[in-house]
Amino acid sequence: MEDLRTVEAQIASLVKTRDKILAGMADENKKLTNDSSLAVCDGMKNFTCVKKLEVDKDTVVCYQGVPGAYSQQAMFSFFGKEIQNINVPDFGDVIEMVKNGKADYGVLPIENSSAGFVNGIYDMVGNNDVTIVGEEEVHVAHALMGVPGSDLSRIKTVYSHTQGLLQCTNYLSRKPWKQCSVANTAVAAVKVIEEGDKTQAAIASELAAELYGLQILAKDIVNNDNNTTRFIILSKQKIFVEKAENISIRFSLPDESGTLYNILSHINLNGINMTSIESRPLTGRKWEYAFFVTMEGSLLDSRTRHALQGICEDAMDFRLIGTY
Ligand SMILES: O=C(O)C(=O)C[C@]1(C(=O)O)C=C[C@@H](O)C=C1
Repeated sequence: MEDLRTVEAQIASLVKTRDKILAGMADENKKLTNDSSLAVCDGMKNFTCVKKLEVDKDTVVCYQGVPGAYSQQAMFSFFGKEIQNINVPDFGDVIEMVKNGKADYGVLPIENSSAGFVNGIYDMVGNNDVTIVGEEEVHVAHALMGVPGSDLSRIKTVYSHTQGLLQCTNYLSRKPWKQCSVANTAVAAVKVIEEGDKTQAAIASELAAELYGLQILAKDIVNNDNNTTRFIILSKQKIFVEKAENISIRFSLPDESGTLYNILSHINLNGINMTSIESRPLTGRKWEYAFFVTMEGSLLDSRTRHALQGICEDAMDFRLIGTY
């Protein structure tokens, strides 16, 4: 019994020592990321580690579209239903509201599990001084809706966001309807109810149908049952939460053999998992591209910083666009 107690005491003391060392390492790492002289390049300077994002009763969040939009759902899931919010017509307006301080955070859709990246979002985020500080996934189960009293046989035109139409191609390919893309799925729902035309339908959420008094004509019309859209949370502050485990970067490369291979080897050789890559044409530079890469990792981890340092040194226009 005595022996057991001694062993337990020794274990407790070892655990204490281990925790002390780990805490020391974390502090050291925090200093490294906040010390701009040690930031590996300009594109990584001045990021500050925070325990959690600052959110209180005065916090304002901006999303694109109108109530009933999936962006609004993403906002509520991330910040809670009580959050003060404003909505704007275009994705670019969300960035402007964050940049000019009218909103503390912005919410934008970035990628859908079946239709791919949302066109133009990476360009906007990459070219503006905003930082990705969080992300939220929303399960997207679209419905087809029309004005009360309409039915499927009457429909001639269907409205939705381009992504909404792309996510329902299997269903739509069997219908001879004209497809029109509008700014947002919920905007499509508003258009249909306001115009009161029984030949029009919208593809949007069931929540939007309920909100605007539309009649559901068909449920769950998406190509894949697990259709999910990933939304990003933007801030104009260069911050990241301590627990962040994803890193998004932007860089460009000269049109030379092996350059992308070389860059990606920094990720591979440091044992880091890359989760997505998107290339976008560089305006004014024919056949040259900006790359947006997301990988698992933390700025507080030296292997991740090592990989980023390699990429910084070998690529052009490097920018850390967020860690979340
Ligand atoms: O937020 C909305 O409702 C939108 O219309 C935007 C958007 C998108 O751009 O991906 C959001 C989620 C769905 O994937 C479909 C459309």
